[in-house]
Amino acid sequence: MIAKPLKIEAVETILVDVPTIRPHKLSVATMNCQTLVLVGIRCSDGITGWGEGTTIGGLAYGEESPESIKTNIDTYFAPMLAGMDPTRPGAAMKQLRVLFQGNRFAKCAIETALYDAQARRVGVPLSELFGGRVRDSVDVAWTLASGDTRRDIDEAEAMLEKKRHRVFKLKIGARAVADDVAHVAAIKSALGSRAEVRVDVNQAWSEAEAVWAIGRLADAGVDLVEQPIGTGNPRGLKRLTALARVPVMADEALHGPVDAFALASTKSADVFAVKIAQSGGLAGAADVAAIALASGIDLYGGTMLEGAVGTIASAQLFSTFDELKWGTELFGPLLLTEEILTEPLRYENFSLALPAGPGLGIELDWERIGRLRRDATRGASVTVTR
Ligand SMILES: O=C(O)C[C@H]1C=CC(=O)O1
Ligand SMILES: [Mn+2]
Repeated sequence: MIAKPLKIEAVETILVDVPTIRPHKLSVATMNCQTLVLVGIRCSDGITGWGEGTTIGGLAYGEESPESIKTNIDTYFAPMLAGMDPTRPGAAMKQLRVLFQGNRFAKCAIETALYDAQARRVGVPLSELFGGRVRDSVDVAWTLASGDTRRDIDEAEAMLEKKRHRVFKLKIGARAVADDVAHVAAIKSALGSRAEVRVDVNQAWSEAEAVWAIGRLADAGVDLVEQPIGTGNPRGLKRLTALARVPVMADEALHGPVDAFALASTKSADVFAVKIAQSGGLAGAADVAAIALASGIDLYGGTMLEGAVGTIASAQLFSTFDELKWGTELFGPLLLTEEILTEPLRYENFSLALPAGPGLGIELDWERIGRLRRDATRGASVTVTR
């Protein structure tokens, strides 16, 4: 008997609004809530794969918003995908890239769902479709971003005590440069050698401000400076990388393999923050990592503060990287007040454990998602597939 070819039957998108445990202050926005865009792809063999497209502060961080991710998937991606072969994620993604410009976060959500479904189908963890794991857990940094020095120190002490995090990324760039430097120096001095302190400026400084501040941050014992200046000044990033006594990490400057090649070939960063959403998906992020490792650039596993789905998808891929010198910041679910999995992700001993089950290795809690989904009070416009 000839096996019946499989088809994609439906694509579903759900906006899920989850409050944060405290205001999360970045130079571009203060988050009190995170909106997860969950994307399910139901296939004709009864398997549904899940992905996530999540950004920060609505339209404040990048050129996609939760609403644009949902609308563009519903309007353009879903009709194109219907009827396609779900066992060939690469072919489906190639078609999406040919027909639709940009929308890296939306494409990442679709690709994750396709790989989750395919990995479940063949009965292996998603990481096995990307070469297999070289580690069963990834180190996880925490971001201190309350906006208050004393509160940040207390938060870091609590994390150290619980053995949850020992690497802290400080969000700066919203205040005067000298005030930010004083804030960072005070936190590093309080934590001493018990913790690593890094900063993320989210593009806020001019090149001249960065030259001044990075010197002082180096004196204060900071280990890493992330995206100090805007993406409109790529030569400035290269100059800062050559000048600085602290490694410089590219984040917003890195939108997939083409940017990775440009940054690597000009040695414009010491470290890449690899993000599956910014890379347009898992395969793009794997290419970014390969370019970095071939160029002597270190890797850091970045986040867009995704919930559990995007976080574990990222961890599945990062677990396959040959080297992951700077660890990850896959703490997104811990910043949220509500759990959306039947079994929470396992954070212990300063790291996140990779699940052993097939696909992403998680199960969504539909009772909780039912309460949090944005359309819950207005009547569902889409059908949930479990
Ligand atoms: O890195 C960013 O710019 C985004 C994100 C990652 C951690 C965090 O607190 O914000
Ligand atoms: Mn960043």
